[in-house]
Amino acid sequence: MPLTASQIPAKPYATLDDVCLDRGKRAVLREITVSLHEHRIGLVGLNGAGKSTFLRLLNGLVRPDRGTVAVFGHDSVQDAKLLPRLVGMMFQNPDHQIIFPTVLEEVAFAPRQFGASKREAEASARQLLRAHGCEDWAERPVSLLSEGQKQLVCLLAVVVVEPRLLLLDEPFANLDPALRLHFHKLMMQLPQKLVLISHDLDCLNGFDRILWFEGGRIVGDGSPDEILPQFRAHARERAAQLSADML
Ligand SMILES: Nc1ncnc2c1ncn2[C@@H]1O[C@H](COP(=O)(O)OP(=O)(O)OP(=O)(O)O)[C@@H](O)[C@H]1O
Repeated sequence: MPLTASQIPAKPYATLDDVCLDRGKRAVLREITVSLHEHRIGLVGLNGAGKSTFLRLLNGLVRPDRGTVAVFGHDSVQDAKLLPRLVGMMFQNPDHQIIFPTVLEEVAFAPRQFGASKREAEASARQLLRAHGCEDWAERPVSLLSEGQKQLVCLLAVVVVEPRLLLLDEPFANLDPALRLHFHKLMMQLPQKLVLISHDLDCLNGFDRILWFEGGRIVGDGSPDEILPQFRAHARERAAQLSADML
């Protein structure tokens, strides 16, 4: 029987083929073969499972030791220079991302990098800040913002140039309940493809696919309904083990 339109898988925006990556003697990622085509993909796994490293492969920040990574058809090593225009990344720690003293300068940086005049870049930045109810942050020193506010600035500094793929490393950490809800709503509305790491599993409701990492491998791959209960059970088991070890 022919497939209906909704059954035909979309073209993948990222394809990893037999990717392995070591750091020193440690195997950080092992034999990862996966294609990503869903709108919103969540990455889960216990600490040190390899999630952030996987995300960094997708924007060419780290190179595989073996295998290949293609993003929008571009090899992440050969065509690394093309990726910053296509892929935006928000880091786990805002202090690893923010480089300018004021909010306006930070949000206007990427448009400037991609050829906008100072005036155009600042206009785009102000417009985005206004759209998120933080226009009055523009002239503020970033160092005086709270951690959650810094996270929002980091997200806006990435979104402002409308990359086709967004990589977000724990964007919900440090957010108060109001900002968390705002972020979640925003995630669900963004037109970009999204690959997001979160330890807050409730924030992954409504996502199209979950990849569960364990020891540098993908050990679960499916819908949130399928994977999250399994991962929660695994986390509970691990917690019980840790508690037992303390006795
Ligand atoms: N540059 C590096 N040098 C040495 N080891 C590294 C390096 N980068 C990552 N690792 C190791 O690789 C493993 C996977 O790290 P990664 O940050 O990808 O895990 P993660 O799943 O994102 O963890 P977390 O949930 O704690 O952020 C960890 O054991 C980490 O110590």
